[in-house]
Amino acid sequence: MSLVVVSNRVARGKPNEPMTGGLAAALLPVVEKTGAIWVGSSGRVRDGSQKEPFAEVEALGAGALAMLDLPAAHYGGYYEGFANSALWPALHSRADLIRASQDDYASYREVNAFMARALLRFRKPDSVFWIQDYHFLALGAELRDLGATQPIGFFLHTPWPTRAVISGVPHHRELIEAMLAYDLIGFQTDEDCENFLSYVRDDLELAVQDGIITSLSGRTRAAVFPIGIDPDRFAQQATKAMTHPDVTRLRRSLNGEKLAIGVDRLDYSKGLGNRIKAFDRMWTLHPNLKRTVSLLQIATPSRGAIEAYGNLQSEIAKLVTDVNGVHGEVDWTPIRYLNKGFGQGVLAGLYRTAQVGVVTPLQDGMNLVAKEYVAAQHPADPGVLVLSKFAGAANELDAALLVNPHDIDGMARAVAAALAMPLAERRMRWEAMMARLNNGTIQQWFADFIEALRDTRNPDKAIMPAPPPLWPRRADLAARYR
Ligand SMILES: O=P(O)(O)OC[C@H]1O[C@H](O[C@H]2O[C@H](CO)[C@@H](O)[C@H](O)[C@H]2O)[C@H](O)[C@@H](O)[C@@H]1O
Ligand SMILES: O=c1ccn([C@@H]2O[C@H](COP(=O)(O)OP(=O)(O)O)[C@@H](O)[C@H]2O)c(=O)[nH]1
Repeated sequence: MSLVVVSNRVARGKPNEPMTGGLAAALLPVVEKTGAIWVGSSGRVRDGSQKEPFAEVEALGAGALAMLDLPAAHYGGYYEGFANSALWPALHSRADLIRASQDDYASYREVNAFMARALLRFRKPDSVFWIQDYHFLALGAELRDLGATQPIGFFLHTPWPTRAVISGVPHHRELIEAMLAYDLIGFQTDEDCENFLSYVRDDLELAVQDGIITSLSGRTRAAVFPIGIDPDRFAQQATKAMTHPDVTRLRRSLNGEKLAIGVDRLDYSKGLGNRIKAFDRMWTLHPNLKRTVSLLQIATPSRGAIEAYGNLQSEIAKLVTDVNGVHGEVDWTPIRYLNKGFGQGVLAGLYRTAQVGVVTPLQDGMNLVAKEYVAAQHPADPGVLVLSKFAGAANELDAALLVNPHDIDGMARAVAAALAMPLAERRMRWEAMMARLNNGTIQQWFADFIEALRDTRNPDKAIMPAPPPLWPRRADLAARYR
């Protein structure tokens, strides 16, 4: 079997570079080991005159990485537009932030169709396709239109919201019907899977039994595959990182003071505003914790061309300045706020240095930072994870201090409790969480999904009997979706 993995964001095999998001971070080590070919966006665009999609292909461990230049006329409407201004807010239950135009939708469909044509180049008779995330909800259907009869799986890295919220996305029905071209659809949590199935049952009025949906496209199985990390690798990286200059400088600067750490993309789903307000509240309620604990918040810039993200960047920067202005002293800065990324080799050492990991998203598909923080702790003196109950990770890491990210006082109390927690309790909670991480590694996630995809394959998915010639000229999709 030859595996073709597809995602918008890909990662080059450079361990010392910061990762942009958990999807790329998670897939990199498994693609390197399994010998899959990983196809995604190069981040560059090209005009429409190209006869064939242009891909730069390079080796990636035992596998390969193919980075495609996406069509210039459609990239913005696809990535910043429909994917991240309509789907992303809806998937994170922020219907108020949905912005979508017909042109954006047409561009999204164009890029899905373009990716399908490009994938034919990497297809072999024994290929299996595994499509990642909300950027490509319709890619399976486009592949079927081009005659692909191979098994096609799809994994959603984000949450899936309730029927009412997803119905706020223009063309939701058409998109969800297109998803039924997949043989297997994977979700992070039971709740995501159940929300999806309830739309399929109640809005599409399709039969669902034991997670199997029967439609005109054949059978599609929906199931849960919580994504994991490689805990051993993080533990090793953490030990090694303690002598890294960034980590030793941080430790020296703390002067015995305790540290809490947050590591997030600057995204409204991550709950950064409430987190900073919770620290403000904690220092107000417990002035003895001033100079005793500070917060290191790494907030890596993300999707800055989108208005909601630009606004967030200014809002969080102002909040940090206000809190530092109120609680800071000539020789003490309460919040160290960094708008840059670190390689995971350094990040692991920063996690280990911090006595508290604060992961408080309002909604999050999984949140790998939560898992990485736990894996990076020293077994003899582990830190405490304060985790939002709305992160997918909370299902497995229920031995963390679970918080409601809308309850600022509650979060302030949880951080104070984490700082005061006795060693015996810290170790007990950490061991329970490590057992869950070791049970659901990234390697296991990958293997489980592929095995389920093989098992769920049904031959009635082929829509066209024979594959068309490579790079067929298609009808003008933009016109089709207007
Ligand atoms: O590619 P970007 O637009 O820069 O965004 C980064 C990634 O963000 C999202 O990550 C998700 O995947 C993680 C791993 O499963 C999960 O832990 C997290 O909760 C999700 O938010 C997005 O889904 C990816 O497609 C992006 O690449
Ligand atoms: O400076 C940074 C910040 C984050 N990350 C990585 O980015 C990923 C973030 O994934 P998560 O699931 O927490 O959130 P996402 O950004 O995907 O929504 C994690 O693997 C982090 O180790 C990184 O390599 N360097």
